[in-house]
Amino acid sequence: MGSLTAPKIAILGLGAVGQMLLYRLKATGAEPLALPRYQNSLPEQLHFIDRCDEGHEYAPIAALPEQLDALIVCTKAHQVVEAITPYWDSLRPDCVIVLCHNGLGPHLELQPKLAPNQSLLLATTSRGALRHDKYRVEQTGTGAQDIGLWCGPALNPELEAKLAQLFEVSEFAPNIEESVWAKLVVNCAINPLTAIHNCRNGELADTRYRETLLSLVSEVSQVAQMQGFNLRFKDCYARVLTVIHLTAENYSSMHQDVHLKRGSEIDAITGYVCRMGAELGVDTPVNQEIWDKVRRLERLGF
Ligand SMILES: NC(=O)C1=CN([C@@H]2O[C@H](COP(=O)(O)OP(=O)(O)OC[C@H]3O[C@@H](n4cnc5c(N)ncnc54)[C@H](OP(=O)(O)O)[C@@H]3O)[C@@H](O)[C@H]2O)C=CC1
Ligand SMILES: CC(C)(CO)C(=O)C(=O)O
Repeated sequence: MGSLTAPKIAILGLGAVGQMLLYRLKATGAEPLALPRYQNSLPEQLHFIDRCDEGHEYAPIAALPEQLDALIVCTKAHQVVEAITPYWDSLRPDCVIVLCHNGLGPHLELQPKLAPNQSLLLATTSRGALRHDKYRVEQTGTGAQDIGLWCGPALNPELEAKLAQLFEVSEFAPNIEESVWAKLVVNCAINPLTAIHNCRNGELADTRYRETLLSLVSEVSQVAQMQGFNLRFKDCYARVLTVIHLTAENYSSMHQDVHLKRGSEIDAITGYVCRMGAELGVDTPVNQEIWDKVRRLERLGF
């Protein structure tokens, strides 16, 4: 990347989060570059509604994969590999890949495919984004965001600064995998229970869910600690209760996915923790039971 040219960053996966980030790219003065799902499938106009209820119309620009310095993938976890595959051979071998989804797993699938000097970053967002229409997205909530290097060489300072600006963080997270696990604990506790009990997040504050929540959080924090992440049970449980309280009126993304009969991210959330637990010798019986229940729900519906 020449130091006189601004980094070229594109979004793949133009859903709720992808469109929110694409608008943010534009707001930071960068080109709103996107990779289309199918050839010539980018819309002429996108509509973004910000936190002040103000609407913004803008035109996305089709990116040329071979010119990109960074590609941010904003699909659901189980869609990442399929989405990036058609572009993989056209990307430059030093094009930075940023995965921005709930759950974990695709990073391990992509790692062996990376070129020797290619960096893989993870990012999280807790900002709510709602898709009113295919190309009309509203930012519905504020929340923490994080981005950091997971593997590969450090980024050049200009690109790192631009990505930090895009995710509105002062600097890259020093241990992004730990930050992702902190979010994973919350998703393991809230998402499947709201899908199984067909309820809003806030209902989980009822005492009848306490024991299950405690068990879920305890198992996930043990798997996290076994990997050396500093995620104490007490802090994790407190974070889960805070999110239940702050997002009381929300239907979780998993509730919506199961309800609308779309594939949910259960395999990348609860499933990932159970698989890691099995590898590390940590029992996760309650998460395993919950994983089975959600998979059954996906097949049979409510
Ligand atoms: N929405 C939110 O408030 C939040 C979401 N998240 C997480 O962010 C991630 C993205 O969520 P969200 O934006 O809501 O999900 P969406 O389903 O709205 O967006 C996913 C996008 O990926 C596209 N896509 C799927 N497969 C492919 C493919 N093969 N090639 C190209 N594009 C593809 C979909 O296309 P199409 O439009 O054609 O279906 C869709 O536009 C998830 O992990 C979610 O859990 C995290 C925090 C908040
Ligand atoms: C934080 C929470 C649980 C908010 O609903 C979420 O991330 C989701 O629904 O996926």
